[in-house]
Amino acid sequence: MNDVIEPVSETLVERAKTVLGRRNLVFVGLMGAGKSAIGRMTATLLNIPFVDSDHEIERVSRMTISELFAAYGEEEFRSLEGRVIKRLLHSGPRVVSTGGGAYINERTRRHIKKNGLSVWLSADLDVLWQRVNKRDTRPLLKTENPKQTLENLMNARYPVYAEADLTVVSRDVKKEVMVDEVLAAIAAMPKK
Ligand SMILES: Nc1ncnc2c1ncn2[C@@H]1O[C@H](COP(=O)(O)OP(=O)(O)OP(=O)(O)O)[C@@H](O)[C@H]1O
Ligand SMILES: O=C(O)C1=C[C@@H](O)[C@@H](O)[C@H](O)C1
Ligand SMILES: [Mg+2]
Repeated sequence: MNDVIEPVSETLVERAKTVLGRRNLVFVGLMGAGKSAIGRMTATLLNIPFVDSDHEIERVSRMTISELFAAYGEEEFRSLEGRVIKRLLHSGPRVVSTGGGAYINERTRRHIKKNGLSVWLSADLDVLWQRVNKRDTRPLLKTENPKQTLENLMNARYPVYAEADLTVVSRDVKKEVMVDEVLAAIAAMPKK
């Protein structure tokens, strides 16, 4: 037998870094899932540059996401989002937290599949709702019944997010616990 024995000194972070190699780590999931918060903390631990695609879009366009939706509509926004994410992935490795709809767009999803290891932060409706109803910065939720809209988005999008390489269930535990679970999920993958 030629078993490979892991050195016991290898920490979770080191193991996750080894598995990730030079790949980008890409967080996907619905609004409020924690992509920005958990992505940033994970990047710090992995010592990899972090970028949030919504922030990057706002930086390059000098407009807010709401302004972009209002001025150009969702389709144009998706096209800009796709171009920004493609550029970020090609200039990595980075940890990229994507906007909630990015992975749903077929072209953007293709770029992510080709250039990154993706983690879907899945969450149930109540967790998401508790988090997103505090702010009104999300244009897609400016409807008569935003909770119902969020549920409709869940139903439409969850089968697509499920194509991500890894799924971690986001819930109301300490953010550190979530980061630990993300690292453990990466560390448990076969090295590429
Ligand atoms: N595990 C957690 N426990 C408690 N609060 C959390 C947790 N993860 C994230 N949050 C909080 O939930 C809110 C939404 O999180 P975040 O902005 O990271 O979501 P997002 O997935 O990036 O959403 P969007 O797609 O709208 O950008 C933030 O206020 C964040 O601090
Ligand atoms: O879920 C979505 O489609 C969106 C999520 C946000 O991150 C922003 O990218 C924008 O509000 C659209
Ligand atoms: Mg975010």
